[in-house]
This record gives sequence, structure tokens and C-alpha cells, in this order.
Amino acid sequence: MAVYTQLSANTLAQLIAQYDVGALVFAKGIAEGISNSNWLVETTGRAGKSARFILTMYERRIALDDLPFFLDLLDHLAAHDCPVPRTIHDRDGASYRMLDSKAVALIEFLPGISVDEPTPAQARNVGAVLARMHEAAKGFGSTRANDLGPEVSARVLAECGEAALSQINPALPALIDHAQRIADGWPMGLPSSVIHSDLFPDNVLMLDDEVSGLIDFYFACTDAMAYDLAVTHAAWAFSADGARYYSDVGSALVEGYESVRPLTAEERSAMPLLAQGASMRFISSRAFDWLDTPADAMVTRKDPMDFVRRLEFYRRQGQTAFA
Ligand SMILES: Nc1ncnc2c1ncn2[C@@H]1O[C@H](COP(=O)(O)OP(=O)(O)O)[C@@H](O)[C@H]1O
Ligand SMILES: N[C@@H](CCOP(=O)(O)O)C(=O)O
Repeated sequence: MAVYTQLSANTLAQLIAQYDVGALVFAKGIAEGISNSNWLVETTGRAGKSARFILTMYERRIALDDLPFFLDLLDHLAAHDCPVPRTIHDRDGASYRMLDSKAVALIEFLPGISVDEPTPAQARNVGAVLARMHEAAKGFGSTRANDLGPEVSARVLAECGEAALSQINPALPALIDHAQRIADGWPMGLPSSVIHSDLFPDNVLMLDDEVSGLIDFYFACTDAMAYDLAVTHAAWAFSADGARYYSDVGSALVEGYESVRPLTAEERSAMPLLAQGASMRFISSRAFDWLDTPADAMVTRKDPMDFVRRLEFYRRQGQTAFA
């Protein structure tokens, strides 16, 4: 579920009235998502034609200071022909507003659905759009440090502690040292831009094989572009539990990326380690969330072992995973 806050019809209507988008027709809570409350909003629109939007209330995890970075990034990328939703600014020009003590933003609604089992054709297009996004983001004026880099993964796992990790799965404590080794060998100085860093299939909207929207930029940061490709590879080219690698999907993703932005030799040789770091990033956040979420909570906990299997795959396969 992902509507943590109930808003009355009156409150919603008053909020929508702060934007030049017509009057509220309906607002429906969206079940998908974990971090924020989201509503699909329909209004009477401006030229007698109804219009749809996503209203997001930022509930947790997102620092208010980071919101201008995320919301301005959407506008920058949309203005550079990337399929991302624009931020709707209110009548005073603000990209977000405060409702009680929480920030809310109105975002353009994009059509499309998220695929559960991506095909190679879909992966190729996602790769190409990711590379276009990286190129377009080079001109974005702001930067944001990656606060979930390899050192942080290692620290988060260490802070979870061996005893707690072994309660999730006995294989996890051994990863504390492995995470630190990845961090120690992390390649520095790779070409960077603003990256999405969480481009899972549920953050991509598709119409048939075409990408109609990249959404959920709330982990976006300035970091190595090849790392973003590694995250996307780990997210797209495996069965959900990480037990099966789909080489046709993985190859198509990288081919699509390189059709727009070829990797440098240095980036290519770094891919196996970047993919291990990407796997570790989701192992550590999932392990932390697992221990932080009561077993009877309404949010479904994500299993860190899904990414332990990916990590083992990348360690075993090395460069051949990206051949
Ligand atoms: N701009 C958009 N256009 C269409 N649907 C969207 C848009 N933004 C979000 N959604 C829908 O809302 C759901 C949750 O959004 P998301 O940003 O992923 O939430 P969370 O950050 O809580 O994970 C998505 O799975 C998608 O169905
Ligand atoms: N993609 C991450 C979870 C991030 O949550 P999101 O709902 O904000 O996309 C994972 O699979 O662990």
C-alpha cells in the first residue's frame, strides 16, 4: 500500500486550486510504491479537456532540501526530450508546497505500464533511454552526492550486525567483509552525470516496446554513468529472485545503451565490480529495511537474498556477464 495519509475531498480540492490545472474531478490513491503517498488526480483541465496528474506526498526518506534537485531535474530532462514527467508548478511558481508538515508535488501523468518480465526489445529501448537521460543530465546545473555508495553499503551491513543478519539468512554475515572489499576497490573517476540509480522495471512505464516514462527519481544523484547501467542490468536481466539470468535481456540492455553512448574501455572493464556494488547496495538497503520493518507491517518486505544471488552471479561470471 502507498497511501499513508488520508486527505479529505475538501483538502484535495483546495490543494489543486493552487495550480492552474482546472478543478478537481477525482483523486484516487495508488496502491503501488513504498516510500511516498501517491494519488492519481483528474481535473477539468484548462481548455475544456480533462487532465491527469500524479499527486505525491513525501512521507519519509526524502530530505526536504533534496526536493528542488529531484523536481528541477524532471523539468530539465523533460525539456531535453527525455520521457520523464514534468513538475507542475503552482500559481506562485513553486515546485512543491507544504500541506501541514509534509511536502506535496503535482507531477505530470504519463501513460504506460510497468512490465514484470521484460523482453529483449524492451530492455534495448530502456538502455537507449537511460543513455539519453545521462547525456541530457550533463547540462543540469545542480549536483547531489550519492548517499548510497559502496562505503555506505558496507557500513549499513556492519551496523545491522552479524547476529541480526543471520536471522534473515545465515549467508548474509559473510557479506560484511565482501562489501568492504568492493568499497576498497571501487573505481574512481569514471565519466559521471546525474544518474537515476534505481531504474527497476517498476520505475519504467512502457507502451508495447517503447519507453513512455521514467519515474521515481528520488535516489537520483551525481555518480558514474556506468554504475547506473550496472544497477539497471541487475534490476532487468534476472528473474525476481535472482536465480535465473536472462542473457538476451542483459545483452540487449547494454547494446541499447551503447547505441546512444558507447562505454569507454575503462567503464567496460569496471562493469563486473560496479554490478557487484549495485547488488550490494540493494542487499544492504533491503537487509536494513527488513530489520526495521515489523513482520506484521502492511508493507511487503523485499528479500535481500534476491540480490545475493545476483552478486554471486556477477562474481562468478566477471566480464562474461557483459560480453
Ligand atoms: N508520472 C507518473 N505517471 C503515471 N504513473 C505514475 C507516475 N508517477 C508514479 N506513478 C504511479 O505511481 C506508482 C508509485 O510511484 P513511485 O514514484 O514509484 O512511488 P514510491 O516512490 O513510493 O515507490 C508507480 O508504480 C506508478 O504506477
Ligand atoms: N528498488 C529498490 C527499492 C526502492 O524502492 P522504491 O519503491 O522507491 O522504488 C529495491 O528493489 O530494493
